Amino acid sequence: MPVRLVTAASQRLALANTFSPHTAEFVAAAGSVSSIPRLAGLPEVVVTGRANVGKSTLLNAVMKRKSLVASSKKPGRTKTLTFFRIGPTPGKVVLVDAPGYGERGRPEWGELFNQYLETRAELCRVYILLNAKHGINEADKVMLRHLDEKIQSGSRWTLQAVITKADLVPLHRDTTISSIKRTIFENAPTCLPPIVTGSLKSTSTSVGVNDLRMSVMEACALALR
Ligand SMILES: Nc1nc2c(ncn2[C@@H]2O[C@H](COP(=O)(O)OP(=O)(O)OP(=O)(O)O)[C@@H](O)[C@H]2O)c(=O)[nH]1
Ligand SMILES: [Mg+2]
Repeated sequence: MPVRLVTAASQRLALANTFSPHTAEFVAAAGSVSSIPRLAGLPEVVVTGRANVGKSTLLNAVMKRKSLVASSKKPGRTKTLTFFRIGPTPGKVVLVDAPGYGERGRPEWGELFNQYLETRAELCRVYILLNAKHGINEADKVMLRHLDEKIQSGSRWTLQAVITKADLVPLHRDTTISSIKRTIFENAPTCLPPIVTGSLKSTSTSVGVNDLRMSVMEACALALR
């Protein structure tokens, strides 16, 4: 069989194995740095973004689970760093949900997130989620610049943006997304190309979730193990 086909088939298998709903499990919720779990050095990724941007919903979609991660219509639902382990041994990966920042965030959540970024040796990538409908506000710009500065000064992890709720901007979708991308790169030139997601309430209509799964595999260097 040609090498390209073998590669594509192994990638599909690795994706299906890693993101199986049967292996996804809740590990711990940490409200302080001292309660962050030690997870034997498993590669880890974290989501951040304004409250209500869709962080928890996206993690459920990525793990092919409906409600493993608690989500809500009301902003401020996630109040801890919440750790989930996915995939079969030895290819396990850790996904981390985080409280939101901005108007509906709390200073102590911001401090916890920052301390986590500074200390977590296993962290491979930070995903910053930005709402397609609401666009990028000052709090987002501050966070983008903050993360970019950390990368420029030598962080262990990389940064990628995820534009969420693209289904809510059906008109002018392309111009809206192009404008958000421009603002992302103006504030965080080190940011990897944004992934666009939307319609996550239904698996049959959702977009961008597989792109995020592939990105997690690549970030954790699991692509073709
Ligand atoms: N239309 C649409 N709604 C979405 C999408 N993703 C999430 N939502 C909705 O957005 C709301 C907030 O989702 P959450 O996942 O709880 O958001 P969060 O960022 O985790 O919020 P906090 O934990 O409060 O910071 C929920 O009502 C979700 O159903 C999407 O792709 N499209
Ligand atoms: Mg949440």
